Amino acid sequence: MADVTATDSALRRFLHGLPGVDAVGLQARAATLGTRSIKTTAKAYAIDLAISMIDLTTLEGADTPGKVRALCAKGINPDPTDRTVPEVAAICVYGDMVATAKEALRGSGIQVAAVATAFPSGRAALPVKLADTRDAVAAGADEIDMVIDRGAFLSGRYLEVFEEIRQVKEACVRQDGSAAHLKVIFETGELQTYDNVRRASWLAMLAGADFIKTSTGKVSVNATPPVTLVLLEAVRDFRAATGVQVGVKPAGGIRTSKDAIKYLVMVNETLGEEWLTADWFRFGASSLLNDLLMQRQKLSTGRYSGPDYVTVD
Ligand SMILES: O=C[C@H](O)COP(=O)(O)O
Repeated sequence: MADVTATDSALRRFLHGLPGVDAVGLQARAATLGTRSIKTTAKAYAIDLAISMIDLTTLEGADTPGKVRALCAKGINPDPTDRTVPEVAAICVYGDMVATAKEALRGSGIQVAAVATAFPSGRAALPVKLADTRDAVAAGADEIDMVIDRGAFLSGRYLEVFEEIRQVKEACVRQDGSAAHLKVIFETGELQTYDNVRRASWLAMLAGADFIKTSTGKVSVNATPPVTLVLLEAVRDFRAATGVQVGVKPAGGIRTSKDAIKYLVMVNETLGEEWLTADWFRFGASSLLNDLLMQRQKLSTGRYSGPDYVTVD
């Protein structure tokens, strides 16, 4: 693929030359995939897979080290009565909680993800965003979840957004040369059109995103199946064009096992098994784990447990 990022106008030409999204067709496809019936063994498999793909998240101003430690314990051992439940993929926190989470997760395979770049608004000068990223990486973050500047994107200042992502990616590099994985959040609820979501996906991937992510969970419209389908199709087409595989993370408002399984069906049908692992697909969610645990219990015992079975967040 020619270097479409050489100038502002080349990048704009490329992004506006992407095929337009047929909104009606997209919504119909997402709805059809959502009606697939997944039962018994397949459901048990899907529930455990979904648990293993969760970025278990706490992003509150009132977060404390104690709350983060409790969340880490839950991520390592989601159901203390059943050691067969898998651990989650990551614990997602604000940058100042990274060291606490890192310490609490020592010995587990769980990653620490830190939101950065003036999350959730993304409104800060670039040097501040880079410092935010470097701080989280220095504290031990394995993954950085950055938000793009939606103001710049919606104004058509694509090269500025590209450059911001590229520099944040550089800031993810550790002293030993290894790098934290970069997830780029679009805040799709603010991007107005599916065409914009497709353009943002390509822009982020061209700039080096390891993952593309729908939402911060902090605005009224978060992940939806159609928007996630746009991201899934974008990573499929990007790999076909470049050979580079990028992961996808819907986030915000995903609370039920039923919804999580719908997303897994979409991944399977759009991208196939290669993306059906925590390396390439994540759920950003604060309370989904509780529902998955309840459904898991129901499948194995035939009944729901009492209200004290899951911890209430
Ligand atoms: O990235 C994750 C979101 O912030 C969590 O959103 P949620 O509380 O709606 O699950």
